[in-house]
Amino acid sequence: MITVRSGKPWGHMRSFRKDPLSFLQMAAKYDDEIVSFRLGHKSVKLLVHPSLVKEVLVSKADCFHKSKPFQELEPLLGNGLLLSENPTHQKQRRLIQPSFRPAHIKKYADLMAESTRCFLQDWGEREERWISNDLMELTLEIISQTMLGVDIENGHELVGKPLETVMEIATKRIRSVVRSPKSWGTTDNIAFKQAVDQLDGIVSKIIENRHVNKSNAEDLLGVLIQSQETSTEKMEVEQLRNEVMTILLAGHETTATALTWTMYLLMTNKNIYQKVQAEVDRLCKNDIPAYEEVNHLEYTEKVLLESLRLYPPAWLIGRLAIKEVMIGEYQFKRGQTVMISPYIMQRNSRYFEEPERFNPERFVKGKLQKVPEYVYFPFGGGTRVCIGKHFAMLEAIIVLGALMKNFNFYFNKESIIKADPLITLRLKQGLHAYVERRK
Ligand code: HEM
Repeated sequence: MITVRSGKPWGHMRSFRKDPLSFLQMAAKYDDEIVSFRLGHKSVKLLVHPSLVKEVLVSKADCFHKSKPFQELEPLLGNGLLLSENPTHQKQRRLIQPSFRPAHIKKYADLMAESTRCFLQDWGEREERWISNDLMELTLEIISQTMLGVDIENGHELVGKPLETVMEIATKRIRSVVRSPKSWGTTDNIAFKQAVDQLDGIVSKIIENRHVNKSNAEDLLGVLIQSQETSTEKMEVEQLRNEVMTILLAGHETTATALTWTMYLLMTNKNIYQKVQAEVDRLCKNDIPAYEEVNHLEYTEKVLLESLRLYPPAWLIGRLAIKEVMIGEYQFKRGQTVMISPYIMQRNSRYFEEPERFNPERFVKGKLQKVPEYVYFPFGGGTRVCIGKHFAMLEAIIVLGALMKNFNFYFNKESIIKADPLITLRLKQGLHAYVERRK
């Protein structure tokens, strides 16, 4: 383990706030196991060895909680699946998991395809589009249809925008040395509260409507409500709200971001773009890939996996030691903050030849060759592994396949593309492209 010293009272906070990706990449070069540094008064350990990552995420996961910064989202997500700790987490995960089993997800494929078909119908013959925004809208529609059985009219305005406000303000707070109490009437605090209230209103309406009209009882909302009605340990109303909010946020934002990066990578790598389009043209009978066709779109899957390597939306996973624990040969005290970054690990030249190059051929049958476990983990790992992993991959293949089958995309070379590591790894000004309907 090496300690990187700054000599400043605020430690490395300034460099971290200014450009966290470059800062972490620089830090990771000091050592191949653990790099220790200070952010404000807090000591942070960045893990850069896969076996240590595995210990924290898997074998010693019960010695850790989610780290504090994530709790900035607490007013929005409460103790929903993403933020809760045991015993609530275990109980809720058991309840929600069946809705995500691969066999169960099959039936969502038709809904995903139908939402995508309707969405793309409105696109013109030739126009410039704000692709990142489009993908947010589409993935929001898909998650609301599949998991909650609703079509949120004007979803981007009503849900997408307030979610964006919450994420931006939460990121600002995470990066500040001094945070004002949430009760203070600052502009950000007011905007944050208004956004959460707006989202609360929508989620309450979705739940109320379902209580009145008991259709679609088999989707996730149905499962949650049913458990509320029949379980001996009744789920609180608040818990139901938190789970719905969590699924709404976690279930669309990351997938939209992954798809946006993939479109950027494809438009700037024409050979790879053409191979994806050729595969989709050859294997998909209709305009939108059908469930049975998805498994055959091997090259399209490789492209998505490689895009998740270079631009993992969940670029930073944080943990807090809740008791003293040995990680490798190192003793972590209770209260130690630990950072694990898929972005840093997945670009490590120790494991990848030409790590910065977009090369989907690194993957064979959905797996990386000759790379140890926990070097590549865009969906996390252990008991907190992404519950929507299979759902997200299915959705991403269907949406990407549909985009490629129906349109040609041209990158506007004037666009400035820069990664923006908010809570998820976005593109700083989104992604714009010229889009032309294929004949
Ligand atoms: C490309 C898309 C996605 C990526 C890259 C992604 C990534 C992740 C990662 C890395 C975690 C673990 C975070 C941690 O350990 O602190 C996670 C957790 C989670 N994800 Fe995803 N995710 C994606 C899509 C989805 C989708 C589509 C859903 C829901 C439909 C979803 C729901 C969740 C939930 C509820 C958790 C918390 C699980 C728990 O703690 O038990 N995610 N995701």
